Amino acid sequence: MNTEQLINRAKEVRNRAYVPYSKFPVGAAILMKSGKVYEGCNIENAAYPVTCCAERVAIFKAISEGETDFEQIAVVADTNRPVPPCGSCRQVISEFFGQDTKVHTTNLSGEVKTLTVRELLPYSFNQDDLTK
Ligand SMILES: O=c1ccn([C@H]2C[C@H](O)[C@@H](CO)O2)c(=O)[nH]1
Ligand SMILES: [Zn+2]
Repeated sequence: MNTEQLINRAKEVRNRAYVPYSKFPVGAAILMKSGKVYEGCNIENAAYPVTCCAERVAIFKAISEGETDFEQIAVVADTNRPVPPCGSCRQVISEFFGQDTKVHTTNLSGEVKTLTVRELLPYSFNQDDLTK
């Protein structure tokens, strides 16, 4: 599975987004070190803040299956620039992914901007900050 194929998986799952409110479907696909792929789409709610982003759906699916070795993630939406993950997703990505792991942000025009987790969320609050 190469990056292009992973992006295509993200595009496919984007079609299953539940977005009656924003009408802004997003897809995410994660390649695990095991070779397995987890996909996620955004799932909205009439109580707007209950919404879960595509990235977090994919991450939580992997974690709930006992998979923790994340290799890379691709995210896609129909945006003018490669879609930037929101702050909450950056924090969750930073919790579970290695700091050098690649995050491919993309759009339907085919633009790809690849960042490391560190670049996506510098100076992040993490586990180590909880103990002095
Ligand atoms: O990276 C992103 C950015 C936004 N959204 C979702 C949340 C909401 O359903 C809609 C509009 O913000 O897009 C994602 O899933 N991922
Ligand atoms: Zn998000």
